[in-house]
Amino acid sequence: MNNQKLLIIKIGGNSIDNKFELAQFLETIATINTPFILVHGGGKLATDLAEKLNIPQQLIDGRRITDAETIKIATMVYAGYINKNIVALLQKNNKNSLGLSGADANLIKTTKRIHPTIDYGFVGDLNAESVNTDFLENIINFGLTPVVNAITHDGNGLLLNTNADSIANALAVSLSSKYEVSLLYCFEKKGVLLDPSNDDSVIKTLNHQQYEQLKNDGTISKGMLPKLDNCFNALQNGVSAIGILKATNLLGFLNKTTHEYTTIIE
Ligand SMILES: Nc1ncnc2c1ncn2[C@@H]1O[C@H](COP(=O)(O)OP(=O)(O)O)[C@@H](O)[C@H]1O
Ligand SMILES: CC(=O)N[C@@H](CCC(=O)OP(=O)(O)O)C(=O)O
Repeated sequence: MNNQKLLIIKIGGNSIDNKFELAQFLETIATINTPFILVHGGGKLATDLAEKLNIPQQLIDGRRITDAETIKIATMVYAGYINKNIVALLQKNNKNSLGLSGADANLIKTTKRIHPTIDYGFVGDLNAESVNTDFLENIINFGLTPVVNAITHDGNGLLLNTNADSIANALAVSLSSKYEVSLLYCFEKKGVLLDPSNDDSVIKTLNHQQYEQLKNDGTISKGMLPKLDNCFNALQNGVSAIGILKATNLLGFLNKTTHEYTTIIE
């Protein structure tokens, strides 16, 4: 590992769906001097669009069952509209950026998920060799900011939908061999909450034992489960620092003027 810093910043689907929050967030990150990679999903828009098209959606523990129609919608939404909209807004803020799916430049190769009881459909699982880190390093050295979406490929022509939190984790872990990486999960709440209905009940530091306890008693559920599984995995695999925070608090977090966020510890 060299000691050049790199931020992997993941923006959540509910924040993306809020036009003003997204614009403010992108204006903020455009001012960051440390190199960063932005990762996004867009699950909310994909669900809304699929339901308008009468394609019912099912998520199990925050992971989408992706049938043949849904992978088309996911690709159009994540690799199409959302990715290009984010890149255009970053350009507006003078941050030259490059939108990428996992198929572009063979950036992220995954394996179609095989599960003993659930057919997840066109969902891709990451592994240690998934990420083309040399390409990302070259782009960063070229002065471009990569904007990576949730669509990956299997190397045999199949597009696969991959949880964007897991992509952020895989990028963070694999790039830890080249950089000192911080992984930041930005979403619409102030952090991991002790009472999910109270946005001010932020848990300041969360360790694995507390996580297991809060998962078992139902305090932590839904999309927060893959997010935290990825956080603990990242921590055990070379990522230097991990934060979960409100997208609109990112500047305060980086300037250390906000203390309302969750730090993941062992
Ligand atoms: N204890 C908790 N603290 C915060 N959020 C929680 C908690 N338990 C469940 N959640 C849910 O997890 C969601 C975040 O997961 P997800 O929607 O996948 O995030 P993202 O917007 O980053 O994709 C929150 O919007 C919230 O509904
Ligand atoms: C397999 C799987 O669950 N893929 C996710 C990818 C998008 C995503 O992760 O979006 P958010 O960050 O907005 O949750 C999905 O389709 O919802």
